[in-house]
Amino acid sequence: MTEIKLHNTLTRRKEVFTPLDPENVRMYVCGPTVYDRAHLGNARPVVVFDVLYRLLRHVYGPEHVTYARNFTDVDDKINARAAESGRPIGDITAETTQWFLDDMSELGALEPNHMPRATQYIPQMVAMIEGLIADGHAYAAEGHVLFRVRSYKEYGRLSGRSVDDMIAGARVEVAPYKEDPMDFVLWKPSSDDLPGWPSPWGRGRPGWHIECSAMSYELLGESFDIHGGGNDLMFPHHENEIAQSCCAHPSGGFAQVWMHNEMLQVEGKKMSKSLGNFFTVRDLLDKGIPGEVIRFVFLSTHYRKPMDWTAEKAREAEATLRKWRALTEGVSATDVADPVLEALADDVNTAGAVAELHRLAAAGAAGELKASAALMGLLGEELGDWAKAVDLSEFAQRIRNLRTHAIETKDFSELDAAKAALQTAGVEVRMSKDGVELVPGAGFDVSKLETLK
Ligand SMILES: Nc1ncnc2c1ncn2[C@@H]1O[C@H](COP(=O)(O)OP(=O)(O)OP(=O)(O)O)[C@@H](O)[C@H]1O
Ligand SMILES: [Zn+2]
Repeated sequence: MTEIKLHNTLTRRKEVFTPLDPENVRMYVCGPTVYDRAHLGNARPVVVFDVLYRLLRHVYGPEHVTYARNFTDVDDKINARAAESGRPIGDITAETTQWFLDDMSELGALEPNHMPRATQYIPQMVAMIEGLIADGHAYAAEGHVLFRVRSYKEYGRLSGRSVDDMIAGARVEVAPYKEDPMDFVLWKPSSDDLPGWPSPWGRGRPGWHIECSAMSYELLGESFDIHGGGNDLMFPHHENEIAQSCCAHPSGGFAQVWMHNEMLQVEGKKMSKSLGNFFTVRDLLDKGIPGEVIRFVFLSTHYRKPMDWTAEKAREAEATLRKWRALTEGVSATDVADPVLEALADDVNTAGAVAELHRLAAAGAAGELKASAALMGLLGEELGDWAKAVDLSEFAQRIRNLRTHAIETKDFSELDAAKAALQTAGVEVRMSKDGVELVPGAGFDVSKLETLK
């Protein structure tokens, strides 16, 4: 069996991956808060962990891997969006969730086995919070419940910081009902105009961190293999998840391996909604950049390195994919090439794997190229429509020239023949006094067009 090595944030080392149960390898990744279109940065963890999911399925068998990624559909940012837009919260979260699924599917990401919505796990969160209070790890005060950070000795291990350093560095909220400024919210009261659920502490709503602890426990158990997300979530979100889960289930080990992707940046800064320096995945797709090209650009950089999106990278990716698609057209996939598998098994080194794909293409090993690319979610049928669409500008120019010539000579035969040939290839020719427009129709056939060149 292929040996997989993964960089574990907890130990800061690359380690041989040994699943707790090879019959059921389990991974949890923090998903989006649903109130807006996903920006390109949000897509990076989706693509990165999609490749890891595919690798695990390849090595352990598709039915032996369980992948859960949540939707945070209760959050103050969502409430604020509803208030400013005058729309019901449920409409906003349902619409945004569907946008996310559509956009990520265009990037060739497989759907995780479980996609829990936080609002569907409120009773489980309440139960977990009750357990934490009973064991002295949390306390209720003024309708809030807070986690007592000093009650968990290992707090700070993931990010490698002491509690005192964290207090100094973080913008922790000081509140009269907190025993210690580091303590974080598990539950908070809701006024009548905000979403709320009944609880032993009154009508309220959960804090963000408890969601992932409760949902991963319900779906994957008290110990599972991999927990992932962007490195912006390491503190406080993941640190808090660990504290809650390990205190609620002391016999479990929670996540064995913690993996964090680096940020997609814009001029050296994290792309983020709060900085306003973002563009959405949908913006790029609408500009005609195929999802497969976006995916390829992501995979060309290792997940633990920061990266920028540039138009030049997109152009190169598109040219490469067009070449590889032509090379593998109609070819049956053989086995995944060993060097590609080895690169992916080496801490998901997608950049190394892409270099190996280039080598396979150069050697004309089309069957291996197709199989190896498929392991990375590339060159599949489902993403391929864009590559069949061809650039018709050359033909449009030819028609324009022929028309000028025909008007001068009063001989329309060449123009008519060229139009007829395009129509046979399924291209509609629209001519007006302003110009010429070529539109591929339902019967569009690229191979017929090739013969016209
Ligand atoms: N620029 C980025 N590069 C890579 N991953 C990112 C980036 N920004 C957010 N993420 C990741 O996207 C996922 C969804 O995060 P979340 O919904 O909290 O983002 P967000 O609140 O919309 O982001 P932000 O406000 O930071 O722009 C998380 O795993 C997070 O780490
Ligand atoms: Zn989370």
